[in-house]
Amino acid sequence: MSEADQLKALRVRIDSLDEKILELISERASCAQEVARVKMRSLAAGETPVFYRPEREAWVLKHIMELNQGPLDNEEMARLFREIMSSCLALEQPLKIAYLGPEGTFTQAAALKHFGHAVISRPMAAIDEVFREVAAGAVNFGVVPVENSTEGAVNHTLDSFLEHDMVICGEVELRIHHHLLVGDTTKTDKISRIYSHAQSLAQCRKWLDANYPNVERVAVSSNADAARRVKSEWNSAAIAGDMAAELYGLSKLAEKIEDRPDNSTRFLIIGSQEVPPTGDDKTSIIASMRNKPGALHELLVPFHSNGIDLTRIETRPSRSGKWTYVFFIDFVGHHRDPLIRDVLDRIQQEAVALKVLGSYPKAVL
Ligand SMILES: O=C(O)C(=O)C[C@]1(C(=O)O)C=C[C@@H](O)C=C1
Repeated sequence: MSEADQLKALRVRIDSLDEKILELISERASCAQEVARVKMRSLAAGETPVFYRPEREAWVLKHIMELNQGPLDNEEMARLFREIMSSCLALEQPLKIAYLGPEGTFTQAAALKHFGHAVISRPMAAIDEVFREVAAGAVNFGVVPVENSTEGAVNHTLDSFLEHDMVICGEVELRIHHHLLVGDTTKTDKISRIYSHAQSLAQCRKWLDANYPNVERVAVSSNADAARRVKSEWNSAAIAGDMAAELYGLSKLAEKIEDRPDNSTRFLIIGSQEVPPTGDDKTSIIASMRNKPGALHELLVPFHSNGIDLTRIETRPSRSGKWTYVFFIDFVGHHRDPLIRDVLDRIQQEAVALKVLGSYPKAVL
């Protein structure tokens, strides 16, 4: 068979497969609509329906990854199903998501990775504004960065949890690749200023020291803001990611310039919805202890004696007294698990205050 004939035959097969996929996706979408009707019908008086079910979504994605036999890899396949589910949910209820903006930030990329593209996403100017927008009920969920593998905690986010009553409903992890971006009019041999967010400048410190040691580094409110500035300045460059490069039509003078190749940021999904256990969950708590020797030890012992895996511990000034601290702790398990309930009860007896911020499925994608 000639190459043209082979291609023709393969494309006929692809067309027929696409028709089947179309039919199946439409059938799935109709099922989701029916799910919405069932949820509406079974409401008690005064109850609002819960359309978004993170625990179910985590299960669906994991199930797909378990079944997948290639040639597409698990992540790619789950990403496709992520988008199908996002569109199905939008038929039930289009979710409104606030994120740390402006458009083109890594937080927006994290929001889309977690919820898919069929959501209404609203950029906010500051982390605290994301919290306030969620608290006011103007959006269903918010997305905020909480820690970076190179630079550590995002303190604005931790401090916002002390001020707002918020439930953590999920987490997303994003590999962060930074590029040195320039515009069409940039004179690349005359760059005298590099804009980026302070965290991104820090994540590329060694690369900048080696390649642009004498160029001024200017910290701005976000990488997207950095990219926007560069558009109109012939002597400056920005450090930002792919989304910002695309949004502002910038090109990459150097790619993947982060000092650590595994540079990742973890984001949290905040809202008001409690998420039931999936069997593979994490819990986040804030505990404040009496200001006495051994307080941290007392806080950690119940975890150790019950073999509970701590994934993170962070300390912040408590704001209620000088030299008093609160501990942000993440661990494996759900606060409804009997073992975890036991640990929390023991901590409660020793702590001045204990707040469970939420239990949520471990990031799948
Ligand atoms: O199972 C549900 O509760 C659904 O609403 C269906 C569905 C899906 O498309 O699979 C859609 C949205 C939810 O977040 C979870 C799953």
